[in-house]
Amino acid sequence: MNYNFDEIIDRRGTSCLNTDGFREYIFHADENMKFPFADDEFIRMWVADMDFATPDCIIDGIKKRLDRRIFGYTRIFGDEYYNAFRAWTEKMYGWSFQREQLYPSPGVIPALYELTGYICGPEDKVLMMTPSYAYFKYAADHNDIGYVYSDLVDRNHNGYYEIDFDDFRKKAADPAVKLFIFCNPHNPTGRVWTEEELRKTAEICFENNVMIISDEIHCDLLRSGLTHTPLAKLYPDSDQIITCMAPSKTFNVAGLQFSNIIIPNRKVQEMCQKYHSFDVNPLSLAGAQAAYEGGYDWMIELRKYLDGNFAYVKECLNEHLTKAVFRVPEATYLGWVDIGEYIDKDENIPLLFANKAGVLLEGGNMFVHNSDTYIRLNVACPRSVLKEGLKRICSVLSEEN
Ligand SMILES: Cc1ncc(COP(=O)(O)O)c(C/N=C2\CONC2=O)c1O
Repeated sequence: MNYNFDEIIDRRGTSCLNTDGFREYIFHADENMKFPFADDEFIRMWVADMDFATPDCIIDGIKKRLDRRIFGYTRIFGDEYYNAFRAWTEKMYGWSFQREQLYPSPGVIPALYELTGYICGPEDKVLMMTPSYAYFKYAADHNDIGYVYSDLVDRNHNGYYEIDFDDFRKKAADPAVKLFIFCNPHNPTGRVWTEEELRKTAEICFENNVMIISDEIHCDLLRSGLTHTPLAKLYPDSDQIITCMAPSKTFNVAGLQFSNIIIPNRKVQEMCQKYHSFDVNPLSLAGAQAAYEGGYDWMIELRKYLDGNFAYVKECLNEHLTKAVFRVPEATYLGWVDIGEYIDKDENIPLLFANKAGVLLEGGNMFVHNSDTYIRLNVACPRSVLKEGLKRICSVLSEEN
């Protein structure tokens, strides 16, 4: 079946962060912040949701629940949802988990905030790899505890990031480090960690009694032909690995606020029993179940479309921004580009592109550390929009030099 990923859908008037929240999120400004472009003239390549219609199977699943016409308090009762999600992880990853280990969360970020509080004490620290999705740091901030980062390294400066295991081992050995939030696959570098990298990372944490939250929210959106390995799959008897997955990135339903947290650790389970909210939105539950039961073919077609978008990015930068460093990411729909040869190190990158190109993107110091001269491009948009965004970006950087 063909899905129309080229369709441009008007998101204005839907109160979405992507169109209405950029002033506050990127620029920490209010609605009075002005730009040389009208809001609907911007090409939006920033927040990680997609400008593609959610698959019909999900919409139909939600409509079916709407037809029941009562939306009272709802939790995950019975095994219907568990069976749908477990069938997905078995089909996709050859991995499953016990029913009692599955906890719903309104989002992976709320889960990170909550779990960090359960696992860390006031004198403890959270470890992360940088550049990092900033909300990993915010999970520490939210709990008023410190954080430590280990910079990933792009040894050949070709866009292929690796873990600096000597540095990671040193950071994990800090007695205050009790939790490592692992981004697997990695946002923003796009790495899909190999089994060897996964095992080396996990065993350093095990040796230092560091609990691992493996944030695998991007695990379904790999380049065609690549395979994700859930970290917990490698350690079926370990209770030191909490796994976070969700339909939100895969099927563009982040607004449904529905995520899967798999917790094998008895102590953390007990904390959840005491403090966690198990209530879910009935429409979100219906949508998530429909996604896992019927969304596979759409996801495969989405992967192919994103492959094509990234091929275009590579071709465009090779031709027009020859000094930029970009490698097609192994996962996510987020391109990570070093434009250091075109800008000053202290440039406010998002402001430059908003004012000069009419493009909304994230970059610079928005990724905790190790990201100063980089931009992150969300390419999950119709190709015509991607082409216009890249044309504007290239023209601004060419003019600057
Ligand atoms: C690694 C990672 N974890 C968690 C989340 C959010 O989970 P949620 O609370 O929505 O379930 C994101 C979304 N990443 C975004 C969202 O906008 N820009 C980003 O890079 C993410 O990239």
